[in-house]
Amino acid sequence: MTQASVCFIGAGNMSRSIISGMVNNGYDPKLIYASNPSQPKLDALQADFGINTSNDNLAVAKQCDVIVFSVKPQLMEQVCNHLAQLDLSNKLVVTIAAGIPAKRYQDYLKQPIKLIRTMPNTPTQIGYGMTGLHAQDNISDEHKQICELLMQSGGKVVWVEQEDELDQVIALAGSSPAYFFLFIESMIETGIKMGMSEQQARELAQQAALGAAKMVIQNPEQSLATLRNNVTSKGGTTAQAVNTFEQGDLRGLVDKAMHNCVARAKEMAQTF
Ligand SMILES: NC(=O)C1=CN([C@@H]2O[C@H](COP(=O)(O)OP(=O)(O)OC[C@H]3O[C@@H](n4cnc5c(N)ncnc54)[C@H](OP(=O)(O)O)[C@@H]3O)[C@@H](O)[C@H]2O)C=CC1
Ligand SMILES: O=C(O)[C@@H]1CCC=N1
Repeated sequence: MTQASVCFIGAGNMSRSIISGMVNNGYDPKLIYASNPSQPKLDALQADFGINTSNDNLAVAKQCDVIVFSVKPQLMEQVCNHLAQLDLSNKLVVTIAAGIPAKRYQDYLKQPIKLIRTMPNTPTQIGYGMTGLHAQDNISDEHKQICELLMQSGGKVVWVEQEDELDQVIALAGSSPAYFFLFIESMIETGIKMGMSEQQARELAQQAALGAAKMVIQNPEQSLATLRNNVTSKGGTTAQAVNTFEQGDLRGLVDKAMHNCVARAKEMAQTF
């Protein structure tokens, strides 16, 4: 499939993650543009990936087939309003912002648009991303394929039928790298308190996390409970640790955290 020209409006963490995935996967950097008000992130993107950069959202959006909105949700209205003067009828609009519903973009851009909402995550940067996608009814298969190509460069993609399922994607994949980072961070802190060097504690915890994630992926026929039980010798050390988590209601806490994550996405949908 021919590669489309793509501009990223906002050159922060997530744009960098997606651009990195695209370029590492063979996307022509000459077809990628990023626009940002401040210069350092643009310079780094240009140096690292050889893409085009600009401080002018309007100029890059005018030039490209695909516009990816990648600013914080609270800035979306202002950024879209500025681009409303462009004729977007032949362009695909993609957004990665949490919360903001598809219909709001049409209001902000003041014209009918072809929009795909996506919810990626930062591991996209290293090819292990997970992105949820939702297309409005007016999106062609070609546009779906174009968007899929962008997001697949950084990992896996899943299409959801209903737009509000993207909120669940946020709780399970968009935000969840932070949950795992917090867990590993806590383990490292305790490892240090127990007398390990930070480097040693990190190496032990990160390798255990990687091994555990790979075991989950490579054993789809085994339940998580089985994998857990295989580590947990009766009367042994793991049982003590796992019981501590269960008594502290880790599951309840995870449930509460994920529901709060979804609730915030819904609140953002009302706010921005
Ligand atoms: N981080 C994540 O894990 C994920 C984030 N998202 C979504 O991605 C979006 C971006 O998040 P993230 O990358 O983390 O945020 P960042 O703050 O890292 O990036 C946002 C970028 O937008 C730039 N910006 C500010 N004003 C403008 C403007 N007027 N025109 C163009 N660019 C502008 C900022 O520039 P400057 O710093 O110079 O002000 C910054 O570089 C959000 O909507 C978020 O919901 C989705 C999935 C995962
Ligand atoms: O925290 C946020 O709002 C964004 C969306 C998912 C990950 N980061």
